Amino acid sequence: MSYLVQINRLPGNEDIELPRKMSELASGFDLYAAVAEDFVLQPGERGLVPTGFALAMPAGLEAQIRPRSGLALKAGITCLNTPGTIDADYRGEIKVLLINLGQEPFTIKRSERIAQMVFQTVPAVELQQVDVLSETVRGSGGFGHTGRN
Ligand SMILES: O=c1ccn([C@H]2C[C@H](O)[C@@H](COP(=O)(O)OP(=O)(O)OP(=O)(O)O)O2)c(=O)[nH]1
Repeated sequence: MSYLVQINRLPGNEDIELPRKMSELASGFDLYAAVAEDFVLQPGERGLVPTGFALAMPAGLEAQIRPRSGLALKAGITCLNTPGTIDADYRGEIKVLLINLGQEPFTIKRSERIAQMVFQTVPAVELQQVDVLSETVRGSGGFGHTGRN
């Protein structure tokens, strides 16, 4: 399936690349940091990083903001709320909530690729309130009730 998603570069970000797939079949569009100046995340610190663009996607789509595995492996930089949820009706700037789980300060530079954005379909769901739920073998078992291995 193919979808058309509108993208709007926000003023002052003409030098920032729009989200881009780095290979033909990549799932994610890489996102570039639109920080005004270098931004240091100390170990354990979190920060909201602007991307310089906003979206309008059709109903039934969402975008997920996910970490880049290379940054996570090399520096412990990940998204605190992964996957971040971008709602189809959100028109504000897309931002990335990063956290430094590494042991060294990490500097985010303008134009650096900091995360990726994956589009997903969202089924239309209506909740129906009932007094009794249908039975299953699992029932209410969860949270490891089948054992560890
Ligand atoms: O990583 C993220 C997560 C969210 N958003 C934007 C788009 C999303 O549509 C909106 C609201 O996100 P969410 O529903 O996760 O936040 P909330 O804490 O429930 O806030 P709200 O009350 O504004 O919905 O914030 C981002 O830009 N980046």
